[in-house]
Amino acid sequence: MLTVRAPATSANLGSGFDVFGVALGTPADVVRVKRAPETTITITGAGSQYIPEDPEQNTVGAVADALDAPAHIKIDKGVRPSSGLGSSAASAAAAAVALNALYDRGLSREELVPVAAEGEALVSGEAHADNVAPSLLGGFTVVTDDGVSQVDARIPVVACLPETTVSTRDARGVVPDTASLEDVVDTVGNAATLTVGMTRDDPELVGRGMEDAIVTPERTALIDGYDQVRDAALEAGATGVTVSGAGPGVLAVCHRSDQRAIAGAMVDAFDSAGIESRAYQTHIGEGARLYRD
Ligand SMILES: Nc1ncnc2c1ncn2[C@@H]1O[C@H](COP(=O)(O)OP(=O)(O)OP(=O)(O)O)[C@@H](O)[C@H]1O
Ligand SMILES: N[C@@H](CCO)C(=O)O
Repeated sequence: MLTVRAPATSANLGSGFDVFGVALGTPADVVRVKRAPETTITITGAGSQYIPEDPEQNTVGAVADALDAPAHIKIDKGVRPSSGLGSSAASAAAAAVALNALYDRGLSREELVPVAAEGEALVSGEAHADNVAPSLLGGFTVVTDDGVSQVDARIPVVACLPETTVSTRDARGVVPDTASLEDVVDTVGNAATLTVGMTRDDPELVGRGMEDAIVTPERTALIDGYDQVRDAALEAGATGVTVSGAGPGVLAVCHRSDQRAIAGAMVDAFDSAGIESRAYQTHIGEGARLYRD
């Protein structure tokens, strides 16, 4: 039996749609695997009642298929599905690391990125790797058609999850097909600023670089209370605020000393909009970790 803990992630960071991602210290999924003639899946934990145990419909089933590694797979969900914290990706990343070790496939973490992304193709229709890459590698990741770059950033964040859901498939449906050159130029500038900020562990640069006028405004319209939550977080000291992944989670970047006040302000603002929420006070953290029982 092998056990892997794989972290929640926040994709896009505003200016890096389908490219940027970060691993979070908490929450995380824990996946246990044992060799078997056929893949079976059991699920417990956060939102488990909404997740199919059929291997044909679960991201870990797609990973087991891709690695030709059938197993009894137990998933303990720490990352609630459809919340914007890469729930489906955390399970897929954990399964990729666990099954790679269980069957001695010898693939590196980088080589496991496209394998785990097969799970994302199953649930969202596209094999975007911006959640599985940070869950596998940790830190800040940049995913392109040519591969993955990674920086061991460590910056405080608050991830606030309302008790509502947005499916990634639906949120991809509102992404515009075109953008003006002016918006593209602004977004490239912001993405570059954010990347410099990650290399320097600088919350000011990262926060400023999260601004995006192309995809984010379309998505915030799907999140009740977003504008109030963003304003409240900025007022409490956040250096930048954006939609986490496809939403409805909201990610704030900050200095450590402001984290508690920002978490409280975001939960209060959702509450004023009549929506319960939970805030994780965490930081950009490490990737999936393997334990041999
Ligand atoms: N192992 C799994 N864990 C979580 N969700 C899964 C899993 N396998 C399949 N799913 C399905 O994937 C969907 C959730 O994925 P979705 O991409 O919408 O959310 P997310 O991964 O939490 O968010 P995001 O990608 O925006 O951060 C749900 O329909 C769920 O049933
Ligand atoms: N880049 C993806 C991440 C969510 O899974 C999106 O925003 O649709």
